[in-house]
Amino acid sequence: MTASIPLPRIEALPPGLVAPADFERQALATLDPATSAYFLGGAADQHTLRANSRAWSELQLRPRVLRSLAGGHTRIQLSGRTLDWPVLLAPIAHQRLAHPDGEIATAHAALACATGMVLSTQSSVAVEDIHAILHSEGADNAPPLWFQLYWQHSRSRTLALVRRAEAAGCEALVLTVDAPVQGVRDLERRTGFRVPTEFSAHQTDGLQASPAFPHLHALPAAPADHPSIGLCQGLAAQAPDWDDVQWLLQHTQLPVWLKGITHPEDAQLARELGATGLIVSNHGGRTLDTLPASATLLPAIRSAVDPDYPILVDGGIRRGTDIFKALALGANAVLIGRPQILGLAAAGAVGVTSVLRLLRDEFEACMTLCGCASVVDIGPRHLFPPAKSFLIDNDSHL
Ligand SMILES: Cc1cc2nc3c(=O)[nH]c(=O)nc-3n(C[C@H](O)[C@H](O)[C@H](O)COP(=O)(O)O)c2cc1C
Ligand SMILES: CC(C)CC(=O)C(=O)O
Repeated sequence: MTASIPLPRIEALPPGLVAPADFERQALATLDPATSAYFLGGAADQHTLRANSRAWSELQLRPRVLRSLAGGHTRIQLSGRTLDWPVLLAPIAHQRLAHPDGEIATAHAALACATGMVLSTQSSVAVEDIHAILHSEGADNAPPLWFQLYWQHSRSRTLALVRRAEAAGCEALVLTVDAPVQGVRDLERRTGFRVPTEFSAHQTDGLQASPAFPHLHALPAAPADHPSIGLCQGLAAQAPDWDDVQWLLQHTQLPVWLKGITHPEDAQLARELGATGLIVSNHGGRTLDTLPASATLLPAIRSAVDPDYPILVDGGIRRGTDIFKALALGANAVLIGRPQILGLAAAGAVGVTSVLRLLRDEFEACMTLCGCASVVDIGPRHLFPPAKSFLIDNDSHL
């Protein structure tokens, strides 16, 4: 690690934090209301935000007993890489707002828990520093670092960002496709949330990009005789389209994932264009309210593409059992969003590490109790009723 990257503070974990809900109570007590609104809130009436976690909890498990569990492990293969367990940290912007150590703390937790990290374009720590932290125990132990890419309104600006991520050693790009503008964030508006100027994103500083993805309420007021002029003739025209995805695929050697796929036909387009894989996501209920929960969307998307096409999912995953259910519904791995912020706000690097350990312990307990020695054993048959829409032949005997 370079001398200039400070080590994260080692804080005592407040007592009694044994489940994500405990961390949420602690985070709410730690963060001011406007910052809580930003990190924990969703779009508009927050129907999708609530639906996400509810949908996982309402799926029921169907264990098998007396299976041999010898030699069990949680490793998976993803995009040519072995991951220690099927979880990555989702990109979350501006983490220094939640804790002074921000993404430095999160990266140390990722390293401690052998968990892949997807760094946001809008991170408050530079991508080069995060790479150095993840590699501070040698390349063999480094969890993968992926770079979440927000389109920078033009191909040249976007390419500059891609080259920076490549040079920093990122192993994949995650192009977020579901947020050409931010959602309607009523809670942020009520509490007066604004990203302080000192938290401007490190990755885009040198690019002089136009402000990325302004809040809807920051747009100029529309003239009464032309209500669409602010959004549809301005920002929307700069949003990426499928041609831009194709262009991106032609201009980088890195694997490219598309994040924010909710429609099976978009999943097929991603596959046909050659995207490495996709992330079923409604952006944690932060962009368009009243989208279905990720757990509801996942089966149809799994059915729409080849069984071996990599699919990740995020949104509302709060328990080890939720991770298991996502894999049973056909995901290869999951991303964890807000829980990392709950840990960060509660106790910095120690807090994020605790949240990840907790989720991993719960996931391993769930695998064991369902009779699965390894992740490939997890299937739709482990849900009650079994997820029939994409049952494959070798599941049918169970
Ligand atoms: C505060 C916050 C900031 C986020 N920032 C980004 C971002 O910069 N890029 C992105 O693609 N997604 C971003 N997301 C969405 C997450 O990557 C992820 O899709 C979502 O949080 C998953 O839902 P969960 O929080 O319920 O786990 C953000 C989410 C939150 C809560
Ligand atoms: C900077 C923002 C666009 C980050 C984001 O994706 C979010 O707040 O949901």
